[in-house]
Amino acid sequence: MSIKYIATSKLPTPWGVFAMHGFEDTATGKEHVALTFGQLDPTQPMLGRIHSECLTGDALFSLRCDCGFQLQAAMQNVAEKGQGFLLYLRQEGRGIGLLNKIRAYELQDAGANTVEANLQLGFEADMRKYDMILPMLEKIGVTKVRLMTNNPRKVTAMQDAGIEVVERIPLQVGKNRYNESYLKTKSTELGHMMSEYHFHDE
Ligand SMILES: Nc1nc2c(ncn2[C@@H]2O[C@H](COP(=O)(O)OP(=O)(O)OP(=O)(O)O)[C@@H](O)[C@H]2O)c(=O)[nH]1
Ligand SMILES: [Zn+2]
Repeated sequence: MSIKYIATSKLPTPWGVFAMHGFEDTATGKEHVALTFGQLDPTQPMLGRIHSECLTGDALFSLRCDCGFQLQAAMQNVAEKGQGFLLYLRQEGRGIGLLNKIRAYELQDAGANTVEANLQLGFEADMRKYDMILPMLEKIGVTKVRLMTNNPRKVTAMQDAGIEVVERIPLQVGKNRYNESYLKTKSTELGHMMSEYHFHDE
């Protein structure tokens, strides 16, 4: 496996002090991060999230998607629980990278939806791989999870990696007028479970 653990430090946040564990994927050069909160017990199901990088949503306050809202809600939920984890995976733009995501946004500004834009650029709708999660979870001591996600592919990816998903917890936050059709496309074309959202033309 090409995932190499590098170092651990404290990460103070508005919700509490996390521990931040850095990993290097020596095959791709990608630098991934695992956050943990509290003392993790590998025998217990752990509240957590697998979060894919979204520079625009996570760091630049974009309202085009729900990523930043989900990131904050997940970190807050984990801190309130007193125990849990978040894997921050550097697979920007569902794996196509930042500049290609901006190309995809350009096509979306001209009328394509999020899936059509990827396809027009010659990519699959979702290019993410999840082979880094098992070594990362092994290192931080997680074997069973209560996973905060609306994405059934993440649940399958975890199960395929041998991690027991004891529960899927919906994470439906941040809907606004700029991301409503994006969220709807995720629900109708990418299979996301968005039951708590109601879309305008339904
Ligand atoms: N190609 C592309 N990627 C996007 C677009 N909008 C957001 N993304 C990326 O989609 C990914 C969303 O990842 P996550 O927050 O883990 O969410 P998810 O896989 O939809 O599943 P949840 O766990 O339900 O949030 C990030 O990598 C974003 O950069 C878009 O319009 N096009
Ligand atoms: Zn996003």
